[in-house]
Amino acid sequence: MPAPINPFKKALADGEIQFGCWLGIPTGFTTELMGHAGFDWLVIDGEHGPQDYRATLNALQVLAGTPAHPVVRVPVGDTVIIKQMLDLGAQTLLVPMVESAAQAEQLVRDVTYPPHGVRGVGFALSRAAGFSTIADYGKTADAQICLLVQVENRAGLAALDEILAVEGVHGVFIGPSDLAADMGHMSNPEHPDVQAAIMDAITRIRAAGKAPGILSTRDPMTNAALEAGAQFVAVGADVLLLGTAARGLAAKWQATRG
Ligand SMILES: O=C(O)C(=O)C[C@H](O)[C@@H](O)CO
Repeated sequence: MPAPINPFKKALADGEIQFGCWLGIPTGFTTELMGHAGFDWLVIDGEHGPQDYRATLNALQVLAGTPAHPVVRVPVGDTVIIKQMLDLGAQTLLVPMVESAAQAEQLVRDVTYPPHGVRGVGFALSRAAGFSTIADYGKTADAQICLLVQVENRAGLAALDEILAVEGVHGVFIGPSDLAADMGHMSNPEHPDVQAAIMDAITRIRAAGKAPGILSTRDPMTNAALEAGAQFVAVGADVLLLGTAARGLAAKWQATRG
């Protein structure tokens, strides 16, 4: 019995567009709700969200019963953290702050079993291998791992062509917030210079045969990214959805008090 097929990786390889959403709320209840909302993929955000090891396990467990594909964003591209997340059952990883081909090459090794990589072999105990029910996991897991790296500063953009040349990187996500900040436009990812850099990067990523990704909560930027060739497109975040709706509702009725 082989490792489960990664439908998200296949969809990207087939050139399909996948719409996603960020998950910052570390509860299985809200994660399951989002899993049935209609998104193709959901980011379990362990970088800026309080999605720690156990919250990520819970998220993977509840999302297994939904149509949404879990994408685990690790806090940093660390060999040990990546090993742990893969053993939990993550098949798609999003790694922030990638700035060089050397970094990307190490990440490929981190998600690959020996002899071609350094992923620790412990699947006998792991959820990823169905607690030893997937007999051929060790021999078949690598092919189902989808490695997505984030390029989100000027150094990363300068190294983009070299990063794109790294075999085993399946997609490149452009981080608008961090890139805007690094370009001197904090909190203004829609600055024309930032937009130009983002759209150029998306075009180059697609031309290189990799999947471009973005997060955008504003339609003009989302549509521009799709036009440029973006494939995995996050269009919101649970925290923003809940917070915006809650604040709006409270303000509406508070206003009636005069
Ligand atoms: O730089 C970015 O933008 C991202 O990487 C996405 C953010 O981290 C996400 O948390 C929304 O702010």
